[in-house]
Amino acid sequence: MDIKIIDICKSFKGQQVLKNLNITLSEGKISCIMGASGVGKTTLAYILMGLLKADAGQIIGLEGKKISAVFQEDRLIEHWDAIKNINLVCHKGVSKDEIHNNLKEIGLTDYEEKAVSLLSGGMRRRVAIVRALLADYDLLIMDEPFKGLDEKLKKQVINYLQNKVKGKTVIIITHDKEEVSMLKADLITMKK
Ligand SMILES: Nc1ncnc2c1ncn2[C@@H]1O[C@H](COP(=O)(O)OP(=O)(O)OP(=O)(O)O)[C@@H](O)[C@H]1O
Repeated sequence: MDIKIIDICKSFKGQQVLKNLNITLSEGKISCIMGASGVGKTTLAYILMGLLKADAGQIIGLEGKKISAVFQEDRLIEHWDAIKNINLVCHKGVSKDEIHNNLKEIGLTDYEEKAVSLLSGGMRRRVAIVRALLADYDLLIMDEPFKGLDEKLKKQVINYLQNKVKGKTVIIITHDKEEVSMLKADLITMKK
């Protein structure tokens, strides 16, 4: 079932951020959401995740859907290593070998037995991405997931993502049109 965002409104202390927003997100496809800074992309992501409540409007098609997320921040447990961070949210039946293999697939090495606080920004981002993808989910929401990755790594991570999310509904917030075409995603542009 597609996700239908209907007439969603959201204000913060009298400042209206979302005004009668209407968007349809196709089931089983990748949709990229673009729009100027401050237009309310993250606010919409939080409403979809149930972390913020809309002031008005409705969302159809989320019922019973399990959501996995890559937030704008990595949100890792800093003193834990990558495997332990990922293992915490993995769906049952994912072995440590499988986690290692996933990390290897996106070029992550030299992370073992190190607190994630000691890893580079691009390494941490990839840990957050693998964590989201190995969780049990129907809907994946990613807020600027490729931030901090160089061009080569970005391509590698996008290939990995495309293979992993086949048939799932994915929402990716981005500022980069090239990412949209690499992902062969539907493009949704949010305007003030
Ligand atoms: N919890 C909050 N309290 C008050 N204002 C907020 C809150 N969250 C967001 N805002 C405001 O809502 C507006 C939209 O923010 P949001 O983060 O959703 O934008 P965005 O489109 O994701 O921007 P960016 O591309 O820069 O990440 C901004 O003006 C922001 O200051």
